[in-house]
Amino acid sequence: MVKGERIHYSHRQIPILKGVNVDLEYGEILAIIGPNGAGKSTLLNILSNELKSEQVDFKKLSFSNWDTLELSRHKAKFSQHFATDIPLTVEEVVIMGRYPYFSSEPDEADWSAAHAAMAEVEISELGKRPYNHLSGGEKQRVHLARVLAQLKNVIAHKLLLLDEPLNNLDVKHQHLVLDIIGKLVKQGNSVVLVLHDLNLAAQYAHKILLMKEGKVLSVGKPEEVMTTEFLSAAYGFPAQTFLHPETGKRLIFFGDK
Ligand SMILES: Nc1ncnc2c1ncn2[C@@H]1O[C@H](COP(=O)(O)OP(=O)(O)OP(=O)(O)O)[C@@H](O)[C@H]1O
Repeated sequence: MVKGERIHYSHRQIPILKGVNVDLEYGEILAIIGPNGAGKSTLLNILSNELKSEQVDFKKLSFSNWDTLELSRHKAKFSQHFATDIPLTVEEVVIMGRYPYFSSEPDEADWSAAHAAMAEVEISELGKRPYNHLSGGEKQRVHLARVLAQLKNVIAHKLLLLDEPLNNLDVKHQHLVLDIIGKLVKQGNSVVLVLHDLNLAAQYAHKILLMKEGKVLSVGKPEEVMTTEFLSAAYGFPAQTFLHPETGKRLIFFGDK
């Protein structure tokens, strides 16, 4: 679905990404992890075409060959840098996700997509409330509903990119969002997300890409990447890994005590 080969990116001649390879299949969740400043958000911006790179293909076509409107029906991105002050109601913010589908007014299908997305992230009852009155976690779910509404269409193999989507969310809503992602990929869509919570990454992602200083330190299945050696080296802090007694998935603990 998305293939990037030897992605390089510099800002004012300072290299940020130094030859990163990414290969995302249909129906796959890829979690990008790594310490602060490793280049995770920059890589996500390149994979979403917010930063331009000729080294990335989306569905076997360079982004520059895609029609912009068509592309916005195939992929959507959630970013942490959403506006905290928007003088609109919650449902008016969510309906923005339908801009690729209507020119003047949203129709019934647009509203039904928006309302379905709001129900998924459990904000239906907030629909008429002013967005500005919501808590941080509620605002975050409004924007998640907006990007989910954007991808409600009959196109096969859509791509959802999420930059730290679980920040501000309580445990239940973190798992709610990860379950929504799980359902999306079961339908053949793909998800790339930047996560700081390594245990959630190990629990839900099919593939992990561990970054350090603009390079890929390791990529593969959680059990291949989330080893004591790789994690300690990436984060510069002693890591211990265990296996969940029932699921066999990795559990990660930092510290040497
Ligand atoms: N627009 C920019 N101008 C200057 N430097 C930038 C810019 N964007 C990114 N960088 C630098 O590139 C490096 C990688 O940044 P990036 O945001 O991709 O890291 P990250 O892994 O997502 O970090 P974090 O976990 O802290 O969010 C950092 O050193 C950052 O300062």
